[in-house]
Amino acid sequence: MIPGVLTVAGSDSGGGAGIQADLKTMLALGVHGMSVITAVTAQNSIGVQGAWELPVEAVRAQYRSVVDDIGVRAVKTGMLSSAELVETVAELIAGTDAPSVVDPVGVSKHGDALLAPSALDSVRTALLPVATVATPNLDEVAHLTGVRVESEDDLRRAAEAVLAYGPRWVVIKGGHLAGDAVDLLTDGSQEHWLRAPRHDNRHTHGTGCTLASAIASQLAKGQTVPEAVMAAKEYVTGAIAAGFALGAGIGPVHHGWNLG
Ligand SMILES: Nc1ncnc2c1ncn2[C@@H]1O[C@H](COP(=O)(O)OP(=O)(O)O)[C@@H](O)[C@H]1O
Ligand SMILES: Cc1ncc(COP(=O)(O)O)c(N)n1
Repeated sequence: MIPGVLTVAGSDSGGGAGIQADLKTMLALGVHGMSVITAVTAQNSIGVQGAWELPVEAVRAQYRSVVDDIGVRAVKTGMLSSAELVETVAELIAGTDAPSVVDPVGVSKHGDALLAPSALDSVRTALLPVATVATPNLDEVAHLTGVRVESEDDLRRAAEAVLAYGPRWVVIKGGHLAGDAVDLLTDGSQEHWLRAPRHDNRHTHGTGCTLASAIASQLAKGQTVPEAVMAAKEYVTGAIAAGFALGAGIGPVHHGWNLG
């Protein structure tokens, strides 16, 4: 049976990040992707030109339609836009018997806001506590915990600060540091350092969405969290290496790089 995976995220009209990146990743990793759209963005390689949230009832209804009939083996969250949506999604996840991967999306690669500043507290107190795996990047770590990561040595302190909010595991993504692309996965007792060569490639639109969806896909196939994160890191590294120019700005990673 092909396992079902649900993404709860925003739509990226340019197809590089958000729901579109998530569903492409799921196809490439052999699971059945399903979606709950939280917001629609007018977005391309240059920036986010507009964003519109969906009503809470629309998010709730999409989630119930999928989970109650089809069922899910893993859930991934991305852009949640507002405090109200963050709290709604946290409550829905808490009532679902499946692992969850929470990517606490704050801003796009172009620097455009995808989460209201007033929603940060709900991410800390409602969403992170129900996450099986949280995957913040360094900007998100700074906003959520106040810890500023300037080198690999700071990653452990950042992980501890995020774990204090209650996710079972955290992946601190060091993608924005110089040097190798190093991420730290830990549950507070085990540590796994994920190191990949940095690809000198500006086409990194959607890397975070892709990593989180890949983790959810591998969990749905029955892997443990460390196995899933290692496989996901390999997949995103390949996708970045094959990233390509599209539009005048930051192009997308290549989600189908592993399909031949
Ligand atoms: N230039 C790069 N070369 C190789 N891996 C990268 C590069 N940039 C980011 N990564 C990796 O991509 C994944 C997503 O990280 P990041 O880009 O920091 O996330 P986000 O999209 O949330 O900002 C991480 O595993 C990170 O190490
Ligand atoms: C709808 C949506 N969700 C998430 C991201 C973050 O992706 P990135 O950090 O790679 O721009 C995005 N740009 N758009």
